Amino acid sequence: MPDRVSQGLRPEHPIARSLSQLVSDFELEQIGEFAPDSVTGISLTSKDILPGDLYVGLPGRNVHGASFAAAAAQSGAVAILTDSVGAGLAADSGLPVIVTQQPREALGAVSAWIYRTLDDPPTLFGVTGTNGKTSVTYILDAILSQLGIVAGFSTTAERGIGDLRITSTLTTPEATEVHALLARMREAEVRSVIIEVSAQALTRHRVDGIVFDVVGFTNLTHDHLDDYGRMEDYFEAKRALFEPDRARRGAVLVDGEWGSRLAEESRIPVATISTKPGIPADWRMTILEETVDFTRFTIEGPDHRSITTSIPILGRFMAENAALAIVMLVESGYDLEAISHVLERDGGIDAFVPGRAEKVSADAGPRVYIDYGHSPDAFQSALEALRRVTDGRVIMVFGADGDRDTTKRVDMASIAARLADVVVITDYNPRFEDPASIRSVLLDAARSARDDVELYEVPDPRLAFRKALSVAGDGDVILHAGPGHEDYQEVAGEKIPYSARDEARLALQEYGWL
Ligand SMILES: CC(=O)N[C@H]1[C@@H](OP(=O)(O)OP(=O)(O)OC[C@H]2O[C@@H](n3ccc(=O)[nH]c3=O)[C@H](O)[C@@H]2O)O[C@H](CO)[C@@H](O)[C@@H]1O[C@H](C)C(=O)N[C@@H](C)C(=O)N[C@H](CCC(=O)O)C(=O)O
Ligand SMILES: Nc1ncnc2c1ncn2[C@@H]1O[C@H](COP(=O)(O)OP(=O)(O)OP(=O)(O)O)[C@@H](O)[C@H]1O
Repeated sequence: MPDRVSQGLRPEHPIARSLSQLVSDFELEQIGEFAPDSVTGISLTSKDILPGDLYVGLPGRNVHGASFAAAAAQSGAVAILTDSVGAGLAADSGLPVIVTQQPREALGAVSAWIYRTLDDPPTLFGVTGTNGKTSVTYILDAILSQLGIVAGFSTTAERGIGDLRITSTLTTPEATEVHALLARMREAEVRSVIIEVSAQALTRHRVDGIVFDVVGFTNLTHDHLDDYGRMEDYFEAKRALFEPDRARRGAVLVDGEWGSRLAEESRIPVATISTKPGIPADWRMTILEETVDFTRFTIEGPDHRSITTSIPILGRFMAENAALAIVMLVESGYDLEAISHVLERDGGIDAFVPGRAEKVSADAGPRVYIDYGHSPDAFQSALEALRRVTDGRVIMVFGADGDRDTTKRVDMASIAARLADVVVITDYNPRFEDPASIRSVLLDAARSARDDVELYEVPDPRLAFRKALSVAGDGDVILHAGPGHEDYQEVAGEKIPYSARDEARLALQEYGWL
């Protein structure tokens, strides 16, 4: 069982650097004297300050971070880095102020400087795309471990170093945390690091100061249009990862139009992968066998070099993710033969991806999967995969995120109604929205997509899952989409403890199926 820690991962033995040197190297403005003239860490959240930190006061959507300068000083901050508005707000805090007009833009380089993460960096992998980032990251981590490499990673679910795990809040941490994590990984002698990179991370400078050795792209489908407005802008945000200042080489799944465009427009060399006949690519992935327990596939690349292996997770989309991971490893310099050898030795890829098509049932009763799918494409991939390996009925339980891209709800519900036999609509993370109105949009869309769909509305997800169980029998399958690995439900600003995985197990026990 991995060790767990509750706080952000920071270097345990930070090496102090001089604040005056920082000001001079970055040509910044200094107000007040540094006492001491040293810094050991950096944070942009006053609540996370450790003694010796530089506190970064960023202007936010709700508040200017510099308003918390006095609190940061009390926690042991040695100075504040902020803009000119922040300098005014921090004037009475007692902290010396370092001024830059664009503190967010400076964050990556300054964090890298403080933690010295540009000195002798590990092999860095970055993964982006709408769906599959977390899965590819865990698969890369698994294969690296099979190759005998201790890797570190950062995903929506967890940050990890060897057996150490910390639960994530953001998909991609802020630059201050990314560089602290890299510094901590260096202490653990990690030589390969995989970072899941969201579009928001690129737009908000969270991975600045990093040049990835290899970046991978899974797909681009409808999501996050609340942030980006149009698919074109969402694509542009992701494309930024495939620029020479951010990455050296890339691997791109080109089955979809956005992947093909990315490969064409990328200004770094990219290896392309396709799973569909007729689409030209450097690597071709073919599914050999799809079962409830594993997917077996082969990928063939340049010079007819190939690898045949399997992943112990249902769904051809997981084999696509695995193909991308393997090509990323090859692009980083690993020999395909060496990868093939360890995978053959171990009987396939030894990956567990928490909350992604995760089976929680045993042999008796319906098969139950907990999944993090919360977009139309994710719903479609998971439902199609289940249909291919199920003789019985497919029952789906899901809700939609509140305060997030509302335009995807109708498509999500339509796909569920068309591809599942029974649909149970419930609450996911309503946040500050009225949960009943979210459900009502989903119910209407499901009915319009298929008027004879067996449809239920059960607000409480615990009861919704039990409703699904009550109509399920042997040979049927239940997909609970949305919560995946999460252990809370977000309602009106509160995070209420709720684990779909634990609840499903409890309910299966009540029914005598576990
Ligand atoms: C829209 C957005 O990206 N918001 C991020 C932003 O918040 P904000 O600008 O609203 O911050 P604010 O509340 O006004 O506070 C301003 C500053 O004061 C600081 N502060 C605030 C209060 C306090 O007591 N002390 C303190 O120091 C804050 O840390 C912040 O630096 O800065 C915060 C601090 O880093 C982030 O936590 C927050 O991410 C929020 C939680 C978020 O949900 N972001 C989403 C959109 C996101 O980034 N998602 C992507 C993609 C996920 C996916 O693929 O599905 C991700 O990478 O996670
Ligand atoms: N290659 C893929 N194509 C389509 N759907 C996928 C793919 N991989 C995973 N999915 C679906 O998307 C869901 C999310 O997968 P995963 O967490 O790996 O993606 P992600 O890009 O990290 O998303 P997030 O940033 O929201 O965590 C899965 O639970 C599954 O339903």
